[in-house]
Formats: sequence, C-alpha cells, structure tokens
Amino acid sequence: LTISQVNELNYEEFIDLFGNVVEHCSICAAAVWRFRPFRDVYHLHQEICSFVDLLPDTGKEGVLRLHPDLAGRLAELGSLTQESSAEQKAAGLDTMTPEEKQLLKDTNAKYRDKFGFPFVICARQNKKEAILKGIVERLEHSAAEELNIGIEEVKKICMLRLLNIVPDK
Ligand SMILES: NC(=O)NC1=NC(=O)NC1=O
Repeated sequence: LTISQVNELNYEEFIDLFGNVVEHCSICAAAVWRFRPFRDVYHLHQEICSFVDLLPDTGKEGVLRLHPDLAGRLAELGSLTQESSAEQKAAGLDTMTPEEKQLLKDTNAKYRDKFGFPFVICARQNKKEAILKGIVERLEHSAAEELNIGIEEVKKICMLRLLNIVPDK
C-alpha cells in the first residue's frame, strides 16, 4: 500500500488495516486517523508514538499487558496473532532448547511478578540469545525504567509492522 492510498481510506478501513500495529491496541490506529493526510509511513508511526507517549502510566502498563509472552502459553497453544507468531519465529524462539524455554518461562514469571506487566522486546531485532540476556538484565531495573523500555520496544515493533503494510520503497 502507498501512503496516498492510506490517506484515501475511510476510518473503518484504516482501523482494520492498522488496528494491530500495536498488539491488541486498535485504539492507537483509531486515534490517529484524524492526522491524515500522512506525509509518509514515518509520520504515521510518529503520530502513533505520540498517542502512546501521552497515555498515563496506567495506559502504558495496559499496552504492555496486551502483549503475549515470548514463547509463552499463547505461543504453545498456537493462538498468537499472525504478527506476533511471525515475530517470535523470526527471533528463533521456536528453536529453543527445553532449558532455554524453561529459563525464559521462569524469568517471564519473575518479571511479571515484579512489575505487574510482561517483558516486552522487539523480537525481530533480537535473536533468542539477546532476548534471554535482555530479560535477565532488565529484571534488575525499576518498574518506572521498565515501563519506558517496554514502551520503546512497542514502538519498534509498531514501526516494523507498519513497514510490512506500507513499504518504504
Ligand atoms: N512479550 C513480547 O515481547 N512479545 C512480542 N514481541 C514481539 O516482537 N512480538 C511479540 O509477540
């Protein structure tokens, strides 16, 4: 899709197309429709990021809580969204050893218990080794730090999902 085609969409089509660029947060797309015409895909991304940045902390925590765990229950059940499924595969999370899987599961649980929201990282920019290293390191941070780091990762995931829909050719 080109950005001029995006600018021609009505808001139902726009929300349908971009409703999952932030996982399970179609409100992000619904909210930014008013800013069209978008100059390019980066302008669209920037408006989504601004919307997310302006959320109160409870809203940001909510955005993170809508993310599925990496190689978690939903992945095992095969019930990830197609975007998440592709991203988790790209990181090689489907080729983890049982020990790696158990380490990620245990650390995900510790992370959730400590922060009250899940560990979120852009899986397409981190292979499984970086993910396993990242979650152990980030577990030592404060909730405030991790809220911000998680949201920055959501923005990266969003950028890549947007580029899948509106290629920057
Ligand atoms: N908890 C997560 O980080 N989940 C995810 N990161 C991605 O890049 N895709 C996901 O599903």
